Amino acid sequence: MATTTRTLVQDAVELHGVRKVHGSGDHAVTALDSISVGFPRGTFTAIMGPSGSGKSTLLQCAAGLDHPTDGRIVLAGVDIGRQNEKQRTELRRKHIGFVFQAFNLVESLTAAQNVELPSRFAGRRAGPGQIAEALASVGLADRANHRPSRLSGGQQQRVALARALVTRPDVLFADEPTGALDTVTSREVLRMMRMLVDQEGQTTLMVTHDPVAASEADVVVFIKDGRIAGRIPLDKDQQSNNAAVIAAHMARLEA
Ligand SMILES: Nc1ncnc2c1ncn2[C@@H]1O[C@H](COP(=O)(O)OP(=O)(O)OP(=O)(O)O)[C@@H](O)[C@H]1O
Repeated sequence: MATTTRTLVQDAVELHGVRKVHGSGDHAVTALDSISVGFPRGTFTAIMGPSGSGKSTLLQCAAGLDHPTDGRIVLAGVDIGRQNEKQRTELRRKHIGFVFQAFNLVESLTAAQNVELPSRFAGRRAGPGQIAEALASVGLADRANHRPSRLSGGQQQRVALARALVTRPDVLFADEPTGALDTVTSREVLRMMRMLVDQEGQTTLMVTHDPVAASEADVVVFIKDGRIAGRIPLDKDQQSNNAAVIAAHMARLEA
């Protein structure tokens, strides 16, 4: 009999009994301890948990950037454990976008050239129309020819978002995307991510320490000691209260 549940089968990303052990012997650390969770298409999920709880490891494994020790990961309907390295690279290029805390933009290139870069590596160079569309989708249509040094931190992270989205990935993974930004520019980036979910149906998984950032999501999944430690669906009408509810849950996990 199949062990997968019906709810997991149609999700954009599914983790089935995923375990990840970093290192070996006396230095072995279990970062993920038999996690099963699904992330539905077109939804925005925030992943939170105490420091060292396994959030980044979960994101890296779900995106196919790291290999689980045990368990199965299904990304865009493909069981990535059954793929060879070449197929996996191709799957990542086609189906995922990643943004990090550091914007990782190339200083000597314009915003448009930075957005074009990943598609060049993928051998499917994005055309001017696609690049303009990606920049427009993050509200930067008029900044295409600016170099990163002439953009604010929030604008630079939005260029990084456009770069992650130019290949129209099934899933956008974001690891602390607002970690290097002040409150105002964080909000600017988060609103943009929210809009991409609402208007484009962009499935998004975001790791964050910030309850206010997490309150933009549809649901918050909590992790502690490599295990799922709660799930809070968020009511958009209660936005101002959501951050407080999330912070209270985090405080209980950290106690
Ligand atoms: N490459 C690695 N080698 C050994 N241990 C690792 C490695 N990467 C992560 N770990 C360990 O795995 C556990 C989970 O780490 P992870 O970075 O996933 O947690 P996190 O919740 O993202 O932490 P933080 O919030 O502090 O960034 C931690 O105990 C960490 O020290």
